[in-house]
Amino acid sequence: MRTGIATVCLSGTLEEKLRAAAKAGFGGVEIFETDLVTSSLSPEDVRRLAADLGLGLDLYQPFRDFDSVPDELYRANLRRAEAKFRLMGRLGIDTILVCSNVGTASIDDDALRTEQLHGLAELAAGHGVKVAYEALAWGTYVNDYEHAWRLVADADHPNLGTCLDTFHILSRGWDTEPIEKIPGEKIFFVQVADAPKLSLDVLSWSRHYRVFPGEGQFDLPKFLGHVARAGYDGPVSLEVFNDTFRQADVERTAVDAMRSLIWLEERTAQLAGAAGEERFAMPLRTLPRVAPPTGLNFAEVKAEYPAALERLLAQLGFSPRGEHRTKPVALWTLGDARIVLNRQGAAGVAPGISALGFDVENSVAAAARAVQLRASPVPRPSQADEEILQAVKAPDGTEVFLCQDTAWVEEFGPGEASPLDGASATSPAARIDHINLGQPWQHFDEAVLFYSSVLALTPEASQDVSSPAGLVRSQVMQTRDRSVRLALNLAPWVQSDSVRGTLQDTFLEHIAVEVPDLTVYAAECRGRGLPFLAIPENYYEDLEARFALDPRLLARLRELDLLYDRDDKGEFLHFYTAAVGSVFFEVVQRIDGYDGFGAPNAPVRHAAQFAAQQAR
Ligand SMILES: O=C(O)c1ccc(O)c(O)c1
Ligand SMILES: [Mg+2]
Repeated sequence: MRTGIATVCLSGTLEEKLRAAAKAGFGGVEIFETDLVTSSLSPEDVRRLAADLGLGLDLYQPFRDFDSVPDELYRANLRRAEAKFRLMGRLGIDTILVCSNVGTASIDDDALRTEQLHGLAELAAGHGVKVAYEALAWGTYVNDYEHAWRLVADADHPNLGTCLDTFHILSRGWDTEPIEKIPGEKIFFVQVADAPKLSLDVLSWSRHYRVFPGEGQFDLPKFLGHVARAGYDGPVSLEVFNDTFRQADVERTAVDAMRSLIWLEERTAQLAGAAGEERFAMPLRTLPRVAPPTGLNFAEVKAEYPAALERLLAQLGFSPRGEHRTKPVALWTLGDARIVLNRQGAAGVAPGISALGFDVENSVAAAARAVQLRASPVPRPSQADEEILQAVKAPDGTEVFLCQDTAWVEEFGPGEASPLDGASATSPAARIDHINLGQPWQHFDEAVLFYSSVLALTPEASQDVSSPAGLVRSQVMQTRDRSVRLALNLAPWVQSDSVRGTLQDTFLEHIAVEVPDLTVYAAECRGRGLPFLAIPENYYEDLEARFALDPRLLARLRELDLLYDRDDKGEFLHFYTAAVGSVFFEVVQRIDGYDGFGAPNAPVRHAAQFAAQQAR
């Protein structure tokens, strides 16, 4: 599949955009008029630069408000078009994109449109240019791709074809099946964008909220399957208008963009392959296929001074399992919950989650897939007799380990005999229930695509949670069987990967452990002096009002600072610890298959943590 990206997707100057697109491996670019007009590079410079970078210049765009106009305006439009055709000759670009007219002064007459498009194509032919006509979702009279195609078919000129853009098609809910009836050679260009489903006018939705494929809610693999079956074999080009991408680091955005197309290509191939179809004119590459992970193997916290964390872990009933044989790293366990405390390269580092291990069927295949999806491998020097662990970096810098087993545990020890070993009936069944990570705002969508494409986690609908410091977007990513649950939080005050905080000084992340009997366990923890996050009394009054709870249970919740929730399946009990550095722990009990994360309690948690931070 030939890949492309519109310059409008990226931040920076035209030169920076071209360099970033080439570096990320794109086959070609669409040049947006504004990027050229505002550039100090001459058209010849742009052409030379693209050739040096091995980048095709696939499309010049947009040409607006051409069709359906009175005669005088039509003549002026042709004059302007001719100037652009000459410019395209200098750039070496052979296709121009013409959008359906969005002006109010246009005329609703298909015969006139056909005639004018034919005239434009005839003029273009003299310059060796092809015209791709695209229905904008908010076009005054032409806003449906089938309508645009009918006009192109009626105009019947070899230099006139259509451009299909997923946003305009899927935002309006048009049926994509009829794409297959358009002859492949009359589809001159294909633009792809994903988007979250929003109740917003289509223009604003399109100009601000498009995201790369796999980061929104459109069914793009189905769309591309239709395009492949139609016989199209040209560029599949990203056209994503997005406020964040326009100001984020250009090279990272280009890599994120490339990952989205690799993912889309694979998904389309899988979907088409599953239907047992023949090969298409457009070749579709696949990747090593991996099953979703089957568990959270470990969580790692990095800290220069781990004493406060060790105290917290001991109060939670974790046992120290000793130091690593060769590295300044320690292991603590509670049942199957494994926490690694890493002091390596931790000078000046306050405690924070630094790595996660996921249980996978085949770590070599999973790592190969990740690298093909442009994830950076984590170099880990290891000794000859140590387990070789495969790891890649997530967008926020968290190291993601792909683990096939827990043989690495043997590299730690000997474990100190913990006074708590065997002291609790609840500990043997403990496991990591979920991990909650804060994400810098510039990389949130990228993180969603990373975890879904690399790790096969499924994104759920995102929710906004109120906090005294701002609104926190919460996005759950999980496996269907819930053996892996990850929650990503976007907090506006997480400034960047390393510089954090304004209103609230640290964005907190957490590791949640599941135990079988939370009230017994919490009382044990209290006995060991565990600092619980204090929950305000108002919360318990509200609980009483919402759920007719047994008064004894309610008293117990109050006494132990426990929180409660219920869904249509079961009940949820949980509590939070005080934070150490940027990390804290949550302990949960899921009763009768409760499936959520206690979302109604999240604002209470944020407010209590905010109060605790202010009090320090
Ligand atoms: O928002 C626009 O104007 C616009 C322009 C060109 C396109 O290809 C498009 O999809 C949207
Ligand atoms: Mg478009």
